[in-house]
Amino acid sequence: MNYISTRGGVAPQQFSDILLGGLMADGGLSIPESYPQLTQADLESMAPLNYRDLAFAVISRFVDDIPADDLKALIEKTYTSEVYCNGRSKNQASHITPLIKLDNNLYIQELSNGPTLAFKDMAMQLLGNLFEYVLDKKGEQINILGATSGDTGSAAEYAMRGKRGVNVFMLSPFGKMSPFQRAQMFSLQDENIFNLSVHGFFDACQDIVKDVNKDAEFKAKYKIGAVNSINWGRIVAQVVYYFKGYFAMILASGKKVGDKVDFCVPSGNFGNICAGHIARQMGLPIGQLIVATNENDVLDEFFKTGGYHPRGLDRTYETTSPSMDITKASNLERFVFDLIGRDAERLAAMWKSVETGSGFELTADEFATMRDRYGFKSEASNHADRIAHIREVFEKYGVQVDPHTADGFKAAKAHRNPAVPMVIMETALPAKFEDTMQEALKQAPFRPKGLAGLEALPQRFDAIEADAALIKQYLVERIK
Ligand SMILES: Cc1ncc(COP(=O)(O)O)c(C=O)c1O
Ligand SMILES: N[C@@H](CCOP(=O)(O)O)C(=O)O
Repeated sequence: MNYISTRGGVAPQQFSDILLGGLMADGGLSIPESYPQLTQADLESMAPLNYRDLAFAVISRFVDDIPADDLKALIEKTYTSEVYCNGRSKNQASHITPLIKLDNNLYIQELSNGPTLAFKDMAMQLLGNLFEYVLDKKGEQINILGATSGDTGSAAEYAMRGKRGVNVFMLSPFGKMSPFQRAQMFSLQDENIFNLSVHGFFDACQDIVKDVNKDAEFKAKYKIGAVNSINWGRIVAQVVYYFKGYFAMILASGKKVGDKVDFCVPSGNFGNICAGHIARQMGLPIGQLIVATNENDVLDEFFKTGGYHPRGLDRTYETTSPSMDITKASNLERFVFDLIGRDAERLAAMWKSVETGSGFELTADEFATMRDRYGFKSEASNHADRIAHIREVFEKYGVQVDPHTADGFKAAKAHRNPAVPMVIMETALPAKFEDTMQEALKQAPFRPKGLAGLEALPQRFDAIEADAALIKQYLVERIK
C-alpha cells in the first residue's frame, strides 16, 4: 500500500518509511492512497476474532512491506493480558479493551489498561515493537521528538525505554500536567529518555516538533522521528479498537453485524476519533462519531459551525481535563482532506491559514456532509460539568471515570439515541487525576497495584524555553 501526503508535495511512500519519517517532508500528514474496503462477509468473519487476530486482520490491510508472519508476531507480542493488565477486572484482561455496561445500549470501552493507564498505550506499545523491528532490518537508529499534554509522553517512554537504536526527547508543558502524569514521565531514569519541560502550552510543544521536522537537513542528519498521532502508525493501531468495540457492542446489545453503533470520543489532537473515521471509511457500520471537548472547544466550534479557528494564548485554558488542553488539532487535517475530496492543493492552503493563526470555513455543502454523511457531532464541557458527570456515573452505575471520560459521558448523553448502541471511549484511568476525582467523589480513585508511591520517586527533567533553536541545540548535544 502506498501512502501520500495530505499536502500533495511528496512522492508515495511505503509503510516502513512513513513509520520512521513521521511528518511528511512537505509538512503534511501521511494517509493511504485509498482505504481498504470490507464487505459484509469480511465483517462477519472478523466479529468472533480475539484482539490479536482482529489487530492483524485490520493492520495487515495497511502494511505490505513487512512479511505477514513477522507482523503477526509483533502484534502477538504486543496485545497480551500481561501488558494490558491494569483494568478494573483481572478476568477481563484477555479482552484487552473490555466493555463496561452503564445502561441499555450505553457502554464504556476500556482503552486505558496498559502500562501508563491511558489509551495511548493501545498504539504506542505496538509502535515500540514496530520501530525496533524496522530499525533492525534497516540497520538504522531514530531520535524521537515528541510533544505531550500528559499521556503520549509517558506511553511513548514506557514503550521505548531500553529499545535498541531509539532515543526519546519529549516536550511537555511546564507545570500543566497532573502530579501523577509528571511522576510517570519524570521518574524514568533510562539513558535513552530525555524529558524537556517547556514554558508554554502543548500547542507550543507541538509547533516545535513540526518546525524541527520541517528542517529537512536537520531531520535527515539527526534521524528525527515522531510518536505523536501525526505518525500514521499510531492511527492504524487505534483503528483496531473501534472494530473490537463495535463487535463487542453488537454482541452485548443483541444486534447483528451491519447495524449501526455510535461512538463518543474525548478529543484534543483528534487522533483517537480520526481512527474511528478511518474505521468507518473501511466499512465498519458506525453511526455517529461524537467529539467531546473541554473548555478548549475549538473542535466543538468546528463541528457546530464549520469554522476552524485555532486559538491564541488569550483563549487557551488550563483545565481539569488537561490532556485535552489543545487548540490546534493535528489530525483534523487527515479528516478534512477526505471531506474536501482529497484536494491537496486546497488542503495545503487551508492549513497554511491554520498555521498563521486565522483558520478556515467549510462551504455549506461540506458542513452538511460532515454531519450527515460522516456522522460527526460534538459537545464541550467545563469544570462544573466534569465534576457533575464523574459523580453521576459513580452514583448511578458505580463506575469511577476519569475527567476526560466524564467529558465524553456528557457528550454521549447529549447525542444519544436510546435505540442505537453507544460506546464511550475511556481515554485514561481516574488514578491519573487524583485531585479532580477527590473533589468529585470525596475519595481517592482506584490505583493499580505497583503504582503506589509513584509521586515520591526521584524525578529527572530539564526546563527549557519554547524555542525550536534551543531545542535543536539540546538534541545535538545529546545525540551520539
Ligand atoms: C486522557 C486523554 N483523553 C483524551 C485525549 C484526546 O485524544 P486525541 O488527542 O487523540 O483527540 C488525550 C490526548 O490526546 C488524552 O490523553
Ligand atoms: N493528549 C496528548 C497530546 C498528544 O496527542 P497525540 O495523540 O497526538 O500524541 C497527550 O496526552 O500527550
